[in-house]
Amino acid sequence: MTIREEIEAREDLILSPQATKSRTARRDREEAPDPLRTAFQRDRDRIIHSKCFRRLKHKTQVYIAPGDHYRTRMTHTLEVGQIGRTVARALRLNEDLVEAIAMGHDVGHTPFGHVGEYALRDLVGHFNHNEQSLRTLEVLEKDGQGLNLTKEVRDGILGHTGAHKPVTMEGQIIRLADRIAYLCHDFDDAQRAGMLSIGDLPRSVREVLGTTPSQMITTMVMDMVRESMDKTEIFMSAEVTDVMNEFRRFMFTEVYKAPTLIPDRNRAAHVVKYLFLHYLENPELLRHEVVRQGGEDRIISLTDIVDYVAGLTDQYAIKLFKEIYIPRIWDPAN
Ligand SMILES: Nc1nc2c(ncn2[C@H]2C[C@H](O)[C@@H](COP(=O)(O)OP(=O)(O)OP(=O)(O)O)O2)c(=O)[nH]1
Repeated sequence: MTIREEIEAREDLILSPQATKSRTARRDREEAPDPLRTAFQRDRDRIIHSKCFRRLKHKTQVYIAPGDHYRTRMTHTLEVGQIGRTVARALRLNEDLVEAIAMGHDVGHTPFGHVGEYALRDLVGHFNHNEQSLRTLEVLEKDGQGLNLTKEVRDGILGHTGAHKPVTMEGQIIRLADRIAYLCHDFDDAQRAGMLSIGDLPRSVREVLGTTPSQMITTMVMDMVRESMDKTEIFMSAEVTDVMNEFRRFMFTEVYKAPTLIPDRNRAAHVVKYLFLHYLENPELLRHEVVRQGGEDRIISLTDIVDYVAGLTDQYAIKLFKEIYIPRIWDPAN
């Protein structure tokens, strides 16, 4: 018996009947199993070692180019993983699956987060970061070979937001853990930025969730665990769900769509649109990317341009913008 088989046998003993067992996981392209790690551990490791995962460090969560104590997409991802694992362990669900989904869920975010997502959507009509996360991992990574992840991990990544609800309990945990994480950490960052203080929170949020990010996470996590115990789906109580929705509406008005952040958001959208249009006019500039993906002679498509621009980090997008834009408007010889 291999160590992996022992771990799989342990899952049968320890995990709840509702848990997704790694033994049943399937990949589109069959692969020999690993001697040490289960399929979900392996997926998590593949994601952590991927290039798109490393780029999360340089992608905006809310604030563009903030100080070192503000969240980035990377720290957000780690916080979602932590919250998700706590819930999964409490409910005896598969922590490795939860962690793999968490690590991959946001790798498709554009530079400047949602601002870049909306800019690309304006230009091409359809663009969602959850679909791009899946595409990045399954099609673009490893020079176009993709990571060949299990269908359970792919389902959780696609379903972490939007219309598709994940089929596994573990995927459903991430859908809520993502929201819990970003609301609490963005409130924390908003206090750090001097945009908000505790007294600004709606009274119901203070009364039901608490007043510190730590209390808020605890309340929502405890509620999720309590409501989902011995169930076949992940739930939160009606009361906590209502207050969480109120907290979310508050964060949208006071932070995400706050007038003070609009100039930065407009500049960021301009950079993304400018780069996209530049590559649309000069697609051959992306030949090296397409060659790396194994497409030597193929025509460079709109999708190639979207993939390239979506994959940029904030800083790299700004660098490209300066390299392209400044020579156009300023000739030092004159
Ligand atoms: N939705 C949204 N989020 C924004 C915007 N600007 C900044 N953010 C930040 C707030 C959160 O930290 C984060 C929410 O985006 P995520 O991709 O983490 O969550 P997602 O849209 O998947 O979650 P959701 O289903 O909307 O709760 O992005 C914005 O204009 N819209």
